[in-house]
Amino acid sequence: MAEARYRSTVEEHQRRVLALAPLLPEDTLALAEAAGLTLAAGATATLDLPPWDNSAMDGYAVRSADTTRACAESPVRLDLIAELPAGTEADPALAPGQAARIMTGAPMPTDADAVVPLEDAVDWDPAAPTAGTEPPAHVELNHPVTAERHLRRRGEDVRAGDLVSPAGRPLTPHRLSALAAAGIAEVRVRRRPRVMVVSTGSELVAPGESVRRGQIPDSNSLLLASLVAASGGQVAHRGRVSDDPAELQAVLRSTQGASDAVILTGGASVGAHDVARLVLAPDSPGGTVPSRQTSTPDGGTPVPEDPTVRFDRVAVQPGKPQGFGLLADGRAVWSLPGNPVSAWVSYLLFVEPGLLAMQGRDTPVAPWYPVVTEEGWRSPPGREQFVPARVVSAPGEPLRIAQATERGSGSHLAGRMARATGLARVPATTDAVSAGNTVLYRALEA
Ligand SMILES: Nc1nc2c(c(=O)[nH]1)N[C@H]1C(S)=C(S)[C@@H](COP(=O)(O)OP(=O)(O)OC[C@H]3O[C@@H](n4cnc5c(N)ncnc54)[C@H](O)[C@@H]3O)O[C@H]1N2
Ligand code: MOO
Repeated sequence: MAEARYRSTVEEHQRRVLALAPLLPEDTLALAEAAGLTLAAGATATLDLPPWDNSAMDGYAVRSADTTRACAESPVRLDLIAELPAGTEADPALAPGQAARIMTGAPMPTDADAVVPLEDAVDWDPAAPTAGTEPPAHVELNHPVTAERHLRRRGEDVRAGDLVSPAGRPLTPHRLSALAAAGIAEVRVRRRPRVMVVSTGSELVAPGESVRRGQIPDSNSLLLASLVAASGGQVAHRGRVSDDPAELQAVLRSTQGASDAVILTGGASVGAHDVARLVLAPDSPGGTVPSRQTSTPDGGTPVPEDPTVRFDRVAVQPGKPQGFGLLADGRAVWSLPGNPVSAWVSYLLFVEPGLLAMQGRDTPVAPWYPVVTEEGWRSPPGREQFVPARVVSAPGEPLRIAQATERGSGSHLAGRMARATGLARVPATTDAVSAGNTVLYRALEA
């Protein structure tokens, strides 16, 4: 539970987001169209995999019993009666003393029970090409091969009817490929969330435009739109509005029906022109702590979450002022602080889990892993701290990190953010990190 001056801890705020995030409708899509989406139903194999017994090596399909006596002094000579490239349907009968030349992935003759790699034959010449050659008439072996050697049995990977992936998993490249291999053509998935991203602030101009005193480039909308795409969302609108509430109201209205979620930055704090708060929750008290009401008086069943947009102080640095809830039209809306590092951290902590939950993702909250820090820094007691960090260990070494910005979380350090490879996470109970301490880390690039 958060200290009295904050409404919630990171975890509590995440829970509210997860509880309210509206689940998106399902679709049936061809595999190739489903990349990056989340399975809405388990995907079941339609084929045994491998679909038939086949060779794991380019070599010779043999009857292992024929090779039992093979030795250097007395090699065994087998007659090669067939050539079996991958794709062949042939299943040549092999009498004792007969074998077939076979390539990796070709179906095993029913009569063979082992494969001898090409390189293990007595006359193997590493300098001579195999590609394009006719099979020789015979092969000589000078050692025995055991049954099942270099053989891949039908169904040893997956059986028809097996669950290849349960609902809730994302269709990453390796998972899509597994489904394709198991004969699956179509999948049930959740639709991509259509997300609108709006930066608020009268000081903002387009990146690259000249800035007069008081103005800055709008970097947050690009940050958030890129993050939305990485979370499987589709950016339905990206723009910026001034601190005039009418402008934000108009853009919210115009995207109704064409978006499932809205992400705003700026104007989330207690300032006089904090437009997001003025438009979304005009009655929300300015940075005060509303009374907590998350369970019944007897401490039993939690009361349903209040879906209206609420502005809360979360015990986190950066990212303390957070607006979140559902608009009257049902869209989820996040109002993130305008400081660029705050917006980045806020997205990763609170928006990403929500957008993933809307897609039915089984693990919407990203994992963090322990790493050792190379240096110390101060951390605010009572708030969890997130610090842009960079890996300083060499590849192959246990991970060690340092601050990317040398000023802790420095929420305004929009330029130095470029030095980060990830974020470090320090518990609320810590007021200082020392060199050699273990902190948590989330890698955001290699
Ligand atoms: N009296 C108080 N003041 C502030 C508090 C507080 O509790 N009491 N909290 C501070 C914290 S913490 C944060 S974080 C910020 C959040 O403020 P807002 O969400 O209202 O954001 P703005 O005031 O609009 O902007 C903050 C900062 O970020 C720059 N910014 C805004 N949008 C963008 C953008 N799209 N691209 C790049 N940079 C942007 C803006 O120019 C400001 O410098 O409030 C503190 N104040
Ligand atoms: O919470 Mo603010 O986001 O520290 O900079």
